[in-house]
Amino acid sequence: MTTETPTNPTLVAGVDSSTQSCKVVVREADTGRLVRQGTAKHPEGTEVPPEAWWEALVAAIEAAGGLDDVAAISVAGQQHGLVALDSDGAVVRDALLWNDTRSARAAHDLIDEVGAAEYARRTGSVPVASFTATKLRWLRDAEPENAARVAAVALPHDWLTWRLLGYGTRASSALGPDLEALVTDRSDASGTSYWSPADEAYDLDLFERALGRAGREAGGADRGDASGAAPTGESPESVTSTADGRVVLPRVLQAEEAAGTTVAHGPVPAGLVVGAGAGDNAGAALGLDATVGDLVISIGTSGTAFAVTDAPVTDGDGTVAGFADAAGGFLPLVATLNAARVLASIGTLLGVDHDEFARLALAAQPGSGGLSLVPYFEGERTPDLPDATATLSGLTLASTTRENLARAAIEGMLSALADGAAAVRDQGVEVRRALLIGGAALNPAVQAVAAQVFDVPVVVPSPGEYVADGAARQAAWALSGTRPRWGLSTSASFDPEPQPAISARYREAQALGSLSRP
Ligand SMILES: Nc1ncnc2c1ncn2[C@@H]1O[C@H](COP(=O)(O)OP(=O)(O)O)[C@@H](O)[C@H]1O
Ligand SMILES: O=C(CO)[C@@H](O)[C@H](O)COP(=O)(O)O
Repeated sequence: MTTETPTNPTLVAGVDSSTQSCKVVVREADTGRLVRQGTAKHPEGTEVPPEAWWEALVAAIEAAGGLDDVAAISVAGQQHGLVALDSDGAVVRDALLWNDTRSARAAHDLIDEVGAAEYARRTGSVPVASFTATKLRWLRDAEPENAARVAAVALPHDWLTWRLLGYGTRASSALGPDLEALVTDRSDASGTSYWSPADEAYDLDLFERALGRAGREAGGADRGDASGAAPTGESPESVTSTADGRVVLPRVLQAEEAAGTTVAHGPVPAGLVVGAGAGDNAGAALGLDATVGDLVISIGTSGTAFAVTDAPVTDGDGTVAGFADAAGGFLPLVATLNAARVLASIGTLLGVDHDEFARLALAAQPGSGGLSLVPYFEGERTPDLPDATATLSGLTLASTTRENLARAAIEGMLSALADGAAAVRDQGVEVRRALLIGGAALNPAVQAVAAQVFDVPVVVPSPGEYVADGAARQAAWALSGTRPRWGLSTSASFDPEPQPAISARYREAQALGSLSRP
């Protein structure tokens, strides 16, 4: 018997609106077959006008051949960023991204007031400058006029989901500024520091402590106005949702719940089912079909080490963030601020492309001849050193070669992630293999060194956009009510080849760097 591909298979789209770019994949809902894809760049910087994400999404949709034949879409996106909206649905100021460290002081203030252990107990995590609550506190203290205008607070993926549905500013959208239609999902909500993964509920006391204004969940029974919330394809009268003065927080959807259906606007056709969306790391876990025993190492703008678990994880020390995942479980995660861009920066210094960078690094010996790079180019989040700078040590006439420098960059970046992986394990999380994803995972030298710093087999999934794929899986799930199981193909795997010299040198270099910090 032969199996024939249906002539008009149902298609779903997934979006990864990440720090550096927007990626769109279109896949068959039943099989997961990749049909087409597109990407567009995001602006540089840690403070970005959200409209730039919308423009990149439109460009990436067009590059992916449009959505006219697509039945459902979901957006996964960079976590934590603060998108503050006024009562007209316009952004109050440019969004502050997860890697903007200006709220480091605010994070310490909040911890002093609430207590680290109490934050971990109530939200699963101890806030650092990345988390949304600290950006709200910074806004309250540094820009009180802007803080007073805030009518709703969304995350990057929430805002894009809302715009896809047709909401937004009067000038540019179909439905007007209905803040009650804002939705998020449990994975991204868990990165705010005012939502509890264990209780599946906002902690409104912590929200109010951060912004100095009371909040409430959108569309709830106690909303401040009287209009309906779900989009129907018809344009309702605009509502501002601020009748009671409380700040609207997106309604938190479960993984398989739909946010609504679209009205026609721009490249978006009418009647497209829009899924809940997710934080990008939770999206990747879904895209990989990660299960208990998998440790995902993602090397994009951020470096992350995370696992999926059935029970919430709470690390009172704050090293591991106890996030929720996008499939009803949990996602203990460690994030670093310095990952793929460390390699890009050293590659630029050496005047080489990715391929030549890999060739240089592979020509050096483990331990980089004694050269060590502690890569805190943008400060660091784990460990919590927002003002730190990078340290290059072990320079001698013999060790100072292009090969050693390329390898030291990879060893330093991966050593920081190996520390993160160890912290996840210290929470009792079982790890049987590491799955290497993200832009820099394509690099053969990164893959080879990964086998020397992680003490479990390293598996490299086939090159792909796993965050966008997770969003596409979620869209298919929202459409059919069943979680798709599309499988995972891999392109390489490495047995562990421990090289203790790498971590020993890294420790020494970290200690040297801390001596030079005030
Ligand atoms: N072969 C490679 N070697 C090293 N870095 C790479 C390679 N290919 C892409 N990158 C880097 O990966 C990054 C983009 O990865 P990605 O996972 O898309 O990041 P993000 O999701 O944060 O936008 C860029 O910084 C780029 O320089
Ligand atoms: O802050 C975190 C995780 O807590 C980052 O992982 C961001 O979600 C950004 O992701 P990338 O753009 O690097 O994929």
